[in-house]
Amino acid sequence: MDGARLVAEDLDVGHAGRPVLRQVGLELRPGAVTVLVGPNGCGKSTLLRTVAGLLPPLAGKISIDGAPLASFNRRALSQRLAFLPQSSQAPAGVSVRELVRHGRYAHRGALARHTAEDTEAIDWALSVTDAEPLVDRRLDELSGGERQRAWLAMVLAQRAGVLLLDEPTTYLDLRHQFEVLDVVRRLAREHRIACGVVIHDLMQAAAYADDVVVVADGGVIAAGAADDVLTPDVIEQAFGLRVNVVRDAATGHLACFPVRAAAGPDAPGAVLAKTAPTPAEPDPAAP
Ligand SMILES: Nc1ncnc2c1ncn2[C@@H]1O[C@H](COP(=O)(O)OP(=O)(O)OP(=O)(O)O)[C@@H](O)[C@H]1O
Repeated sequence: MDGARLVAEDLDVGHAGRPVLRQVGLELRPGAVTVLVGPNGCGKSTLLRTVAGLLPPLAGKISIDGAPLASFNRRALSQRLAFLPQSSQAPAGVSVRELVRHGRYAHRGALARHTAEDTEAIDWALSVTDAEPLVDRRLDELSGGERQRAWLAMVLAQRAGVLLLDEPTTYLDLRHQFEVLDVVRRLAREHRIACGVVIHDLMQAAAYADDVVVVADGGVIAAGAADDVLTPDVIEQAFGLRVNVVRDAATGHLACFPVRAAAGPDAPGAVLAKTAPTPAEPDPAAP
């Protein structure tokens, strides 16, 4: 498995000719985790689907290791790039084993005999996603989190140099959220894969990203290291919410919290004041 570099330049993306994002520059580096963050509906999925070759760009260039995306046929592209969308559908009755085997079709085609390399890739994908106990279960009888891990195993079995994941932690409990993000980081570090991941949780983004890309207002409004990008001003511009950004003393990671409202309950940052009232002063007379 060799990492690849995906570059998008001057990219306009959108639907039915109507742009959602304009003039996007994006680089997914081999060995790095790039996290895309931004408010609902800002265009993160549209961007990911476009660089995955599933939506035609409205303008601009996309390349993998210098070769234009358009020069790859579907099979050649899926050997280089694996994409896990926000929600995926599989035929009824498909087992997890069958689903994960699909990840190898990029290399062998649907009818070719499986090789030892295929078996090794499938076993590895099931193992790193903690999906081995699920192999004989039907996908449609799994919980949301179990199903998500099975889909993740399928795209990992593809063993592509670019991995695009659209909200891969959705449905997962806390432990599996961090395990999936650990896997993503390990794929980048150990296998030099270029990982592009959409995450809503800014703290997870800060903890796992080598590069953070903030999408808002019809474009990329900031990109770079989390420390430089996840500032109160950028977060307020993107999400319309004033936050304090602090560094967790134990982990060194960034965390952000809404600023308490000074100007009434409808002001940005009022959420915390509404949901977490100041604790009452302790009663010195209480036992
Ligand atoms: N198939 C489609 N046809 C037309 N418009 C679409 C289509 N899919 C998405 N859109 C629109 O494009 C815009 C961007 O949507 P997109 O799904 O890319 O946002 P997002 O940042 O991924 O959102 P979320 O965080 O809610 O998943 C939205 O206004 C959405 O309504």
